[in-house]
Amino acid sequence: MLKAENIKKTYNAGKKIALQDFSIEVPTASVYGLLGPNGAGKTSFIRIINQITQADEGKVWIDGQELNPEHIRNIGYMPEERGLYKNMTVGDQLLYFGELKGMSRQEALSQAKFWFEQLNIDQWWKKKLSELSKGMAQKIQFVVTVLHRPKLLILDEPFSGFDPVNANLIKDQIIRLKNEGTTIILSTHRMESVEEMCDFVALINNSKKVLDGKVFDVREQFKQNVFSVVLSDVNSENLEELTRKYQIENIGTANGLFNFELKNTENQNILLQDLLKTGTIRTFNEKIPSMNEVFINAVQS
Ligand SMILES: Nc1ncnc2c1ncn2[C@@H]1O[C@H](COP(=O)(O)OP(=O)(O)OP(=O)(O)O)[C@@H](O)[C@H]1O
Repeated sequence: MLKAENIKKTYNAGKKIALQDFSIEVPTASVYGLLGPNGAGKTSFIRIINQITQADEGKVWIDGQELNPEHIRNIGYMPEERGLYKNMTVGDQLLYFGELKGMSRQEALSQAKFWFEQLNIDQWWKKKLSELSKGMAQKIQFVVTVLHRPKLLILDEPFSGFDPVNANLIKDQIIRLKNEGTTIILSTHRMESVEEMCDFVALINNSKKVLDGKVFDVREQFKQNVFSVVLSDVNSENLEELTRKYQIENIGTANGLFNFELKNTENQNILLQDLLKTGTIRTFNEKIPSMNEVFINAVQS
């Protein structure tokens, strides 16, 4: 749905490079995580898509068409710095932003009504923004972003400020929108949200893409041949031998079970034979690194 090719973005007359040689492809109806440490270049890219700023080099296409002002109507952008009017009522605000995105008043009203029901906020229509808490205002910002039914939704830290119940409510709505065909770019530092929601990710570090792909494939790439094992009926002599042969860590015992992590240096069948000699295998799993571990690894290497 969105394709970016060889994007370069600099500031300060070319002295500060924010993005270089940055290319990604975001499939239709997917959640695409844009990850990277502070200052990596994520917001610069998002601002290019939103046409708030321009790339120095490279191109962006949406549905095969080079990015142009017409696309703005089909994009919903929720920036990290939320931008609502404090003294306007929630209702007026929604109608105003809806009309800005080209909706008729009637359309904006009916969409707003739909979202107010979805998010259980029916009673807020006449409240001023200044009367709402941070999380409540955040819900309104979300409705403003999705009101015009954008085909491309760009969410920058959408869960900050939400309690866990409301975070889940918004998460469910994002997934529902994806299932209905919306393409979503999610920029976040919360790796557990990435694991739960993203189909694909790209990780930017120091202005360059350092990895991208399906979340599971990316996690697989970083696995280190570490297995998590639980044994019972352990033979202590053979356990000593196992300890000599393999690097074993995080050992624990409980209820007659012996659990540990083991770095495999053999092929898997030999490892299994060695474990069978040591005890009864209760569980045996290869450890797939979390996105948090992938992030730290990729950024520090
Ligand atoms: N308007 C600007 N003028 C000069 N430098 C800028 C400007 N905007 C961003 N930068 C610089 O470009 C780099 C990338 O910034 P960007 O905001 O894209 O990072 P980010 O990945 O979104 O970071 P964060 O996770 O902290 O939001 C940073 O070094 C930043 O200081």
